[in-house]
Amino acid sequence: MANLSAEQSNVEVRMAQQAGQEAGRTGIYLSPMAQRRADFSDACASLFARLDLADSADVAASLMARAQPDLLIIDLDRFEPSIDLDALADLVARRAGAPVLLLCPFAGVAWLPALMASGPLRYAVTPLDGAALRTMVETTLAQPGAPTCDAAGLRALLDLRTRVQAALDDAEDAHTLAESLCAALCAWPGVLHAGLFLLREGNDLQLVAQQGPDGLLLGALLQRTDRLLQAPLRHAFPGLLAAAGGTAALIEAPEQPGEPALADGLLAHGVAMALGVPIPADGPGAPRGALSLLFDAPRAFSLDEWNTLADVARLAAFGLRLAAIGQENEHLLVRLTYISTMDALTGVANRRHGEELLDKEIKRARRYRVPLALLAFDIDRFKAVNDTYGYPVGDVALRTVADTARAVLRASDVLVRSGGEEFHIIAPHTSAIDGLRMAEKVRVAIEQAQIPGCDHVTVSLGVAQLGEQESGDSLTQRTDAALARAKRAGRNCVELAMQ
Ligand SMILES: Nc1nc2c(ncn2[C@@H]2O[C@H](COP(=O)(O)OP(=O)(O)OP(=O)(O)O)[C@@H](O)[C@H]2O)c(=O)[nH]1
Repeated sequence: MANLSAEQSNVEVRMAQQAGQEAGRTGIYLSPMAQRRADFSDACASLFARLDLADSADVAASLMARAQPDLLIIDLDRFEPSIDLDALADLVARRAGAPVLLLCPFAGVAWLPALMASGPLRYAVTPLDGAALRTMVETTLAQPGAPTCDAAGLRALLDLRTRVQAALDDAEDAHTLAESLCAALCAWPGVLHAGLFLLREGNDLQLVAQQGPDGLLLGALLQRTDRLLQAPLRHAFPGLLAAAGGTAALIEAPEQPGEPALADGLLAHGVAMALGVPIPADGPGAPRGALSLLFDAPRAFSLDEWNTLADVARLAAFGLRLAAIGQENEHLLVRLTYISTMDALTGVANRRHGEELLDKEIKRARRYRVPLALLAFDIDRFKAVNDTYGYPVGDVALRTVADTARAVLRASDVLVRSGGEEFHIIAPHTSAIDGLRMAEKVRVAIEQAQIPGCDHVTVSLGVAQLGEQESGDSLTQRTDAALARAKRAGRNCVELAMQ
C-alpha cells in the first residue's frame, strides 16, 4: 500500500514536472534562509521549468524586473525579526494580480492581512511537509485568486459584526461582555468553540469565558484555567500564543505546532483549525488578552474576514476598558457616598445624613402607622476627659462610645454623630417605653466599657416618641431638651421627653 502511494505520488510529481516544464512555468521563491531555499527547491523545483531562489526582497524585485514569473512564493518563516513588511508589500503590489503564495509561520500570521491588503494572494500556514507544499503551489497556480467571501460569507460577517456590537451595548461587566462575545463568535459559521483570555493583575492570564459543544472545554484541553502564560501548551495553542505575544496565531491542522498532546485533544473534539487573535491593550492599565477560535474545518480567510476579526478584538478591548471604567466609577461612588454620609472619626452617620434618614423614617412610620423613637446622648464632662488625658485620648473615647452603642442596637437602628460628643439614635418600630429601655441599655453598656487611656466615661440620654403630626425638627428639639434635663438631673441617667 505504502509502495503504491509512493509510486502514485512519483507519477504525480513526474506529471506535474512535465506539465510545468511543458508550460515553461517560472517561479521565484523568496526566503532569507539557505536551508529553506534548499528544502523548497527539493520539494517543488520539478513543478517549474525555471525556479529562481531569492534571499531578500531586493533580489526578488530585481528578478521580477527582468521577467515576471508565473508564481511568486514568499516564505515568511524565519524572516522575523528583521522583516521588512514594506518591501514585501511592494513585491505583492508589483505582481498586479499575478499569482502570489505566502508561506506564513503559525505564530506570525499577523503579517498576513497587511500583505493581503497590497494585492491578491493565497497563503498557507507553515510548517508544511513537502507534499502539502507542492499541493499548495499547484493549487495556487491553478486558482491564483485570493480567498474571497461570497454573498453568504459576507452576510455571516455582517451578522457577526452586529452581534458583537449588541454584546457591547448590553455589557454590564467584563464577564458578561466576554460571555456575549464568545456567543457571537460561536454563531459564525464553522466556529466550534470560542474562548476569551484576559491578562489580570500580576501577569495572570485567565480564561474568562468560553462557549462550545459539551465536553470541549479549554480548561481540560490546556490542563488549567489560570496562570496560563505558564501553561505547557503556551508555545503551541494559538489563543495563548496570541495573548502572550500580542500577535495573531493560526494552525491549519492540529498537528502543525508539533505538540502531540494538543493535536490529540483537538482531533478528539473534531477541531481542524485553531486561531488566536490578540485583544490589544486599550490604554494604560487596560485589560489585554486574546480571542481563541476553534474551527470544524480548515479554511482560508479573506481580507474582509481578517479585518473583521481584528475589529472584533479591538471592540472587545474597548468594551472591556469600558466595563473596567464602569467598575471604577462604582467604587468611586461608594467611596464618595461613604465620605459624604459618614463621620470620619467614628464611622457612624454624620449629622446631615442623620437628618435625611430621620425624615425618611418619619415618612415610613406615618405610612405604616408604626411608632418611631429618637434618642439623644452626650458624654458627661467630656471637656474634662480632653483636658486631663489629651485630645487623642478624647478621640479614642468617642470611638469607643460609638462602637459600644452600636453593639447594643438593632440592625434597623441608626446611630448618628450629631456633632462634638453628642449622638442621636433613630429607632424605627420603637415606642417611648421601648426607647427608654433601649436608652438604659446604652447607658449601662457605655458606663461599663473600658476606654483605653482614661478608664471609663458615662453618658446622659433623652428619649422621645414621634407625635402624630410632629416634624423631625420638633422631635429632635424635644429629645435634646430631655437630654438637657438628664444633665441637670445629675448626668449618667435617662429622661423621657414631654409631649
Ligand atoms: N477629643 C475630641 N473632643 C471633642 C471632639 N468634638 C468635641 N470635643 C470636645 O467635647 C467637649 C464638649 O464639652 P462641653 O460641651 O463643655 O460638655 P462636657 O464637658 O461633655 O460636659 P457635659 O456635656 O455638660 O457633661 C469639648 O471639650 C470639645 O472640645 C472631638 O472630635 N474629639
